Amino acid sequence: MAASSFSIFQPYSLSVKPKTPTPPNPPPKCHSFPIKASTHSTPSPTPPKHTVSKPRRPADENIRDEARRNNHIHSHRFSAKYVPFNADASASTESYSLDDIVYRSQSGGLLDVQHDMAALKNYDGKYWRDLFDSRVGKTTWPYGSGVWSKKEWVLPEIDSDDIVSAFEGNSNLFWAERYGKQFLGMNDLWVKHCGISHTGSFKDLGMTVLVSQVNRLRKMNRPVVGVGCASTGDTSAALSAYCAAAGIPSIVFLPANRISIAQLVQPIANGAFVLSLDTDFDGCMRLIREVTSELPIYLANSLNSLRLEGQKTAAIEILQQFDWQVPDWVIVPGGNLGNIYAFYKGFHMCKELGLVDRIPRLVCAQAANANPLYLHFKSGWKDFKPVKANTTFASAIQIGDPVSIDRAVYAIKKSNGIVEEATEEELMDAMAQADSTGMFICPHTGVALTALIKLRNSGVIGPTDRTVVVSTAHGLKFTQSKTDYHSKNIKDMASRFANPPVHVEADFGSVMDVLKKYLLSKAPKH
Ligand SMILES: Cc1ncc(COP(=O)(O)O)c(C=O)c1O
Ligand SMILES: N[C@@H](CCOP(=O)(O)O)C(=O)O
Repeated sequence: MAASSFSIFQPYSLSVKPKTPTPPNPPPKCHSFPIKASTHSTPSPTPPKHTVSKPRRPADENIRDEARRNNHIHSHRFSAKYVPFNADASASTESYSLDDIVYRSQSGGLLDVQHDMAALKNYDGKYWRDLFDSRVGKTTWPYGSGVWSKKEWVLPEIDSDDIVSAFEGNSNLFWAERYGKQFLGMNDLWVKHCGISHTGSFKDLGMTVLVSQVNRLRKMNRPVVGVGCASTGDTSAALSAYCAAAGIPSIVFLPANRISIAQLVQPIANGAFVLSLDTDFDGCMRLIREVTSELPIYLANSLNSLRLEGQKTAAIEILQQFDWQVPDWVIVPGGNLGNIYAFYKGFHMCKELGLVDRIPRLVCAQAANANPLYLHFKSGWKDFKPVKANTTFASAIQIGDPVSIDRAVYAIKKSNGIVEEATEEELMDAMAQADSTGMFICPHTGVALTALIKLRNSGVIGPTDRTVVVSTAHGLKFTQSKTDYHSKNIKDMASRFANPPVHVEADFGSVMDVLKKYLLSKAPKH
């Protein structure tokens, strides 16, 4: 059906009228945790009580009911609004409520969620560290989520009752002991497993925020009939799962034959309306932007800056997992380039609010077959040119015209960062080597590991530098590429670390022969 003939919905117009921001709410009379209600001086709050157990909720009450019952103690002391990304604050008065449906500034630029930092600064770094630490691993709604445990920094004004969460986040920060020592001579190498998550990628972190806000907008009778995205497979999986949990229709635009079967089946299983389009991701992205400006479909891609508010919590979580010590490097695979900025923003907020005293250097890693940011970086940040993205095993980052290019450039510059690239052979070899040390990573993480290998070999990253590689999706979504690699089925690739199964006759003698040979090859050499 052509968009113009679509008439069953109410007229749908995007709000682009600048508004004066709502002033922050006054401090509350009572709190869910003990703090001094002063907006003028830094309070010295008593840390949240870790040891006092709360009474068990009544048997007929669930955790959402319990949060509702306690709602009166969760006052809205903090606020946030959309502002043009990287605008000169003294020159721009443009801003929007987060309840507006708006994705771009008046000039057509990106937006950013700006928090009332003055209100947040009323509490010192120790206060925030203690508060966030006190919520880890709990089931209290919604703080059991690694995203919503930082609610004041994410969507401060949303009612906990409107939140749609799968208790995402709190993902494993894995000490890559053997990989680091054996392949890189490093003893402080870590992998942040953001893909060990509800739908198997870091997208859950942003999607819980976006779908929660949509849930709120629908309760406010705002014109949002469904939520849509273009996707290389992970955004669509997260969107469809969170929408399904909330009973909200989801629509996903996928580039036909360019995503893994596991990723394709996720939105299908979750009941999304799936359009398979004969174009690449960039073509899908152009279409969803056009469609969402005509129809009451809310845009769920990271062009929508709400998503990045959730994704930034992975950075805060890394600091928290290191007891608020700052790593030297964080390496993030980049495609549409929202996530690298989200990491920067999370780290930067922690510094600005006094939780840490510096931020790590960021590395954005791209597939050489889809490397517009890398080329831009190598040109010394001369004119940015989108590229035609070629096929890559890192299919979720096969993106040539990233919507968040300006955000990524900002993040790299502000963090004294670096952009690296990985060829197909490099990323597949890195993935296979990492898997051989007990991981089971996705090809995008292979891209990030390749960047690390290159920076170690050139001496930019030192052997004792504390380094975090962000693993963005679960390896189980990409079993076909692993199977092809280990079967040595990939044209023009040596598959040096392939470990194919050995076919053996099913008799004792044959099995013994093969095993003896294997054990001899593995026996320690004296
Ligand atoms: C698994 C995976 N890794 C990395 C990325 C890159 O993230 P971003 O688009 O925010 O750069 C994506 C999506 O683009 C992804 O799905
Ligand atoms: N890898 C992404 C591409 C779209 O990125 P987004 O963060 O802008 O939604 C995907 O999985 O679709």
